[in-house]
Amino acid sequence: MSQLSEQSCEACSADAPKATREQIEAFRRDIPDWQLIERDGIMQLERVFTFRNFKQALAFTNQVGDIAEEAGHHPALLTEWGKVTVTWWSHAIKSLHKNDFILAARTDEVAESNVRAD
Ligand SMILES: C[C@H](O)[C@H](O)[C@H]1CNC2=NC(N)=NC(=O)C2=N1
Repeated sequence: MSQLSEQSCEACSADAPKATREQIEAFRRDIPDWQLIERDGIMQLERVFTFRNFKQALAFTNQVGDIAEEAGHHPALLTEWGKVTVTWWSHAIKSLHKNDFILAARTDEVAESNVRAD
């Protein structure tokens, strides 16, 4: 289990600190399968998870929804046949916050407990 996933999320407000370039590089070592992307000028973390069918993809989507609700921090989720794209960023700061890395690590743990196609 990665240490990052065990850390607590902070309430994310407009004045919350954006992750620095150094922090991003350090946090990413715990979540090597996530892509660092920029969309509409906003840095985001994204990973595609593959499954054997739509039902399993939907079940995973709901599990990720549960950890998001628990933490009060929410991803974009695109559920397709055999595939879920999970994208984390912090809306309040239009950037990446430590919370996004914590939730990405927890998403990996949820994925590990599922039967996946990859
Ligand atoms: C009030 C509530 O905690 C905030 O609106 C939270 C909800 N979930 C959130 N999720 C994400 N990803 N970014 C946010 O800024 C955010 N804000």
